[in-house]
Amino acid sequence: MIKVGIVGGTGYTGVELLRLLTNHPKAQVSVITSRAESGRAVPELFPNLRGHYDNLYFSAPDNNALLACDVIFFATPHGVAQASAGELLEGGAKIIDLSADFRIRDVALWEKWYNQEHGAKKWVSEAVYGLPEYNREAIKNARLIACPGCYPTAILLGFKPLIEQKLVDTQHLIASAASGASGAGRGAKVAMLHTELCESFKAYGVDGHRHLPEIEQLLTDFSGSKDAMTLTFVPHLIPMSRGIHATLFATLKDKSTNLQQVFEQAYENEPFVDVLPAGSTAETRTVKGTNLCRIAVHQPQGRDTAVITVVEDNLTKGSSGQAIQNMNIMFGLDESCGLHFASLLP
Ligand SMILES: NC(=O)C1=CN([C@@H]2O[C@H](COP(=O)(O)OP(=O)(O)OC[C@H]3O[C@@H](n4cnc5c(N)ncnc54)[C@H](OP(=O)(O)O)[C@@H]3O)[C@@H](O)[C@H]2O)C=CC1
Ligand SMILES: CC(=O)N[C@@H](CCC(=O)OP(=O)(O)O)C(=O)O
Repeated sequence: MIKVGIVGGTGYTGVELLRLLTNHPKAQVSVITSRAESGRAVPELFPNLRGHYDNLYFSAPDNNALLACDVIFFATPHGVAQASAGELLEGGAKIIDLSADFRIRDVALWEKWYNQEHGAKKWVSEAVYGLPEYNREAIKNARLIACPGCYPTAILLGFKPLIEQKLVDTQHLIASAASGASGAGRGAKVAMLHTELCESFKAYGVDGHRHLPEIEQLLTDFSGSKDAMTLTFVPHLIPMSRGIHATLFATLKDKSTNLQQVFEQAYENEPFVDVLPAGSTAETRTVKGTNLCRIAVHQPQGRDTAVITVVEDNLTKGSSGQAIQNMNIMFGLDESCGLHFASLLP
């Protein structure tokens, strides 16, 4: 059994790790941290987990206890993993960080977007960006995984075949994406109150969202070119609990390209990317609670704009499910181990 430690067990991604791991035959949670809820049993806070973790108690983060685990997930706000990653890695740990701490290779760029000094500069180059559909080989031998952000996962998987196969104009990429409220975490915020959210829909971060440099870094990697890609990224907040819907626009170099075939071939062996049949609609409810990213390919009126719609659950393929997918790859397990879930309907 893989002994799992989770730092930040009371947040939405931490609790989602707990939920998903109830279904994992080869991993067991042995340490789960919370500073605020230390000493309390997991089901006391999360009754949905009664019967699964009745003897598991939250404890304050302690590197010695974490070092006794085979893998440590950081499900914490950015800045936290940085503070202890060095000591843990030097102690032989394998770390899967769900936060943004190690996603951006250019430390100065990270510091600009996150408005703080990076706390573990020397470990940034060690980190492997944990998008299995792009980095599977590197993930196998990694000891520090930077799990992709929720918006980046959907947007990158939607653009990847178009960029890698050089099918589109890479200077005018556009992504309009909407996230459910759990994307903002479990901490109380006025903007996330039901009364503020419900029956309303808004864009935010239009002038600059911290996921932009992360997405552009990977789009540039996909292109195999040194010329930086530019993306217009507009995130939105939508009144639902879970889910991301991204609509991507790109101008085709050749409008006779068979886009449906391009996507089907690109993802034919991917366990967690489902290219829908031509003419389908990608709906968030079809991926709720699953580790799937579903993609619908469109080319309206056969003109030169590709419109790709992508859905995922921000708490599974967008974070905790993808983190477990990374763990499976790191430990030589079947990548899908413990990650087969049908979506919740309605
Ligand atoms: N929510 C989402 O959809 C996604 C989130 N992410 C990223 O994953 C990370 C976790 O997100 P989410 O679960 O939403 O966050 P939450 O705000 O819901 O939870 C944060 C957790 O971290 C703990 N924590 C906070 N500060 C510290 C600290 N200084 N040291 C140790 N533990 C701390 C909290 O517990 P306590 O304070 O009691 O210790 C809590 O358990 C974030 O970096 C987020 O950006 C990535 C993709 C999607
Ligand atoms: C709805 C909402 O607020 N979403 C968050 C992004 C989700 C996230 O957690 O992003 P990281 O993994 O990079 O931290 C936001 O826009 O900041």
